[in-house]
Amino acid sequence: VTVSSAAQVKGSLTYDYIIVGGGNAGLVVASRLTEDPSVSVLVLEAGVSDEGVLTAQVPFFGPMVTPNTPYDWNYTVVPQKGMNGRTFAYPRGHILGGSSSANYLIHQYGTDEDWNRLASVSGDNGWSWSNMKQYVQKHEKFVPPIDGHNTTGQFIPSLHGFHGEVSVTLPGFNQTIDPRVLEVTKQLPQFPFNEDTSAGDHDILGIGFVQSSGGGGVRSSSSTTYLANANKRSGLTVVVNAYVTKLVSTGNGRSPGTKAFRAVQFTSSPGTVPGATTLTATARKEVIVSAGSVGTAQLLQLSGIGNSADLKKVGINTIIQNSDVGENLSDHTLLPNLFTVRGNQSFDSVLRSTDLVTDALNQWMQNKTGMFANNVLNNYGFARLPSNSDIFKTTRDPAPGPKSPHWEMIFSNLYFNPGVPRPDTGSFMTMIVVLLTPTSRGTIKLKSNNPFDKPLIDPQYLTTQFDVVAIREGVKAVKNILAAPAFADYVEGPFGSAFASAKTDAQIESYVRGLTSTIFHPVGTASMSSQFSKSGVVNPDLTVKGTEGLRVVDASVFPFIPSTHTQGPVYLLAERASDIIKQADHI
Ligand SMILES: Cc1cc2nc3c(=O)[nH]c(=O)nc-3n(C[C@H](O)[C@H](O)[C@H](O)COP(=O)(O)OP(=O)(O)OC[C@H]3O[C@@H](n4cnc5c(N)ncnc54)[C@H](O)[C@@H]3O)c2cc1C
Repeated sequence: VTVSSAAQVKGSLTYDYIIVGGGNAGLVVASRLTEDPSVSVLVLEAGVSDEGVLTAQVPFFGPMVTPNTPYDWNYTVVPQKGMNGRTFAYPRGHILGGSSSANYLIHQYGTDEDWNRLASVSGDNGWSWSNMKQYVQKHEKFVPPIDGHNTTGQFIPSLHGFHGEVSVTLPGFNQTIDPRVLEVTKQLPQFPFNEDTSAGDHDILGIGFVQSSGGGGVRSSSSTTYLANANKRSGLTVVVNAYVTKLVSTGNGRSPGTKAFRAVQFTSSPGTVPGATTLTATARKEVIVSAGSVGTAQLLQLSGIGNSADLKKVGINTIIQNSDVGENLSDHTLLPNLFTVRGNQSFDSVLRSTDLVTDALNQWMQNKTGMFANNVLNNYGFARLPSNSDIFKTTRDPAPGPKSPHWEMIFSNLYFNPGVPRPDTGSFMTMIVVLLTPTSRGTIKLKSNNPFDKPLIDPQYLTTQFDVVAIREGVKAVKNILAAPAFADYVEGPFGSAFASAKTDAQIESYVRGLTSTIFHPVGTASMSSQFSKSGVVNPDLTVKGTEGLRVVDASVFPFIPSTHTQGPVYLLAERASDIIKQADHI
C-alpha cells in the first residue's frame, strides 16, 4: 500500500526492513523482499506520488519532468572550474520511482567489461557479467513498438527478457532524420550499424536504435512496474512525502568495533504537513539506503558516517570515520552540438505550435500512439578514441576494456539545449556528445547539519585533460558525420558563433568548456570496494563498512561509472542486491 503522509502510517513503526528512497533501486528491492508474504517492508520516499503526473507518463515529455519542477530535487552544481565557473541544474527525481520516473527512458545494461571490472575491483565474481546477465531476464519485458512495425534486424531477441517487470521497446514513431542516420552507417565504416545497443556481451560500438523503458506508449518506471505489481501485498508499506533526516545508531554490532544502524528518523517533506513531528522507525533486520548518489551521500554524512574533519566543520559527531563517503563522484557529461537544418520537418515546428502540440497530446490521451507516445530520441551511437590517440601517451585508457566506448553521440531531431529556450524560428538537429569514461572525480559534501539544506555538489567536470580531449574528438566526429552524403542536403551547418568558430583544437576546447553540462548519471559517492579494502564505503555485499544492519543499494555504489546510460545497470544491481539480502537473512 502507498500512503501519502507519514501521519498515516499505522502501528508500531517496526518492520523487517526499512528502505530509504522509493526510487529506481529502492522499489526493486521493496518488491523482491515482499515476495515472501511473511516479510514486512517500509519504504520512505521524500518525493511526491507519481500518480496522474502526465509528464512522467508521456515518453516524449521525458525532458520536461525536470529541471525545476515539483518532481525534481532542484539541485545545482557549485561553480565548475573546468567550465569557466559555470553552474547549472543537476536534476534528480523527487517522485515515486525516483529518477526512473524522471529520466529520458534510454535503457541499456553497461558492457560486460563494465561489470567484469566491478567484479575485479570488489573481489566478488558475482558482479561479473556472466552472473549479472541472468537478471536481464528477471527485469526486462521487451515489447513491440507502438507502431507495430517489423523489428527484425533492429534488436537481437536472445539478449533480452520477455517476461520481466519493466517494459522496454524500440522506436515507434519515425523521425525525419532516421533514414539518414541509417544511411550514414553505410557511408562511414568507422560508425557501422549496430543491431542491438543494450550492451552486455554484445558489442556496443556503432550506431543503432535507442531502446526505451516504456511500452504501449507509456513510460515504465520502477513505480509503474515493480511497485505496481507488489503494491497490494500486505507486507509492503510505501510512504511518499516522507523525508528521512537521519540513520540512527542503535548500539554496538556483533563484530568488534562495528555499530548497528537499525533505525531511521523521518518527517513529512517540507511544505507537505505543517508542524510535522519527527518519527522513528525501527528495522528488525536491516535499513537499506537507496536515496541515490546525492541523497545517500548526504544522509550517511548527516548520520555521522563520513570524514570526521568535514563532519566536525558542520557540527556532526562522527560515528564511523570514512573519508570516502561523498568522494569519487563521477558523471557523464552532455554537450549539445546544435545544427540548423533545411525545411520544417524537425520537431521544432511542431513544438512551437499550440495546435499541433494539442493534437499530438489528444492522440496520446486517446490511444497512446503518435509522436508523444515515443521517446524524443530514436538513434544513438557509441565510439572509442583511436588507440593511437596522443592522449594515451599521457593517460591510461580509462575504459573498462577494449570493447567499451569512450563517448556517445545522440541524434536529436530538434533544438535541445538545457537551460536555453528554443529560438522562435528555424529547424534544428542536435548532436549530443556524451563523455562515457570521465576521469574527473568530484564530491558531495554537507553545507550544514540541517538535513533540509541542499548538499554542495561539485562534480569537478572537465578537470582532466583526457575528459576535454575525448569530448573534443567527439565534436570533430559528429561534424564529420553530419557532413557525410546522408546529411549533406539536410544539414546547413553549426548553429551559434561559438560552435561555428570552433575549428582549432584550442577553439573546440574553449567551446566544450563553455557549453558542456550533465547527462544526469552520477555514481560513486558510496563506492564499493573489496571486503578487505580500507578504502571505499560499501563491501561487495553492499553493507556499509564498519556497520551492521545497514546497506546501500543505488547508483552511488558503482566505483566506476558504467559506459552506458545508468538506469539499466541500477536495475540489475538492485536485482542482485535483493538476492544477496534474501540470502543473508535466509528468507
Ligand atoms: C533528468 C534525468 C534523465 C536521465 N536520463 C536517463 C536515461 O535516459 N537513461 C538512463 O539509463 N538513465 C538516465 N538517467 C539516470 C538514471 O535515471 C539514474 O542513474 C537512476 O535512476 C538512479 O537510480 P537510484 O536508485 O540510484 O536513484 P533515484 O532513482 O534517484 O532514487 C533515489 C530516491 O531516493 C529519494 N530520496 C533521496 N533522499 C531521500 C531522503 N532523505 N528521504 C527519503 N527519500 C529520499 C529520492 O526522492 C528518490 O526517489 C537520468 C536521470 C535524470 C535525473
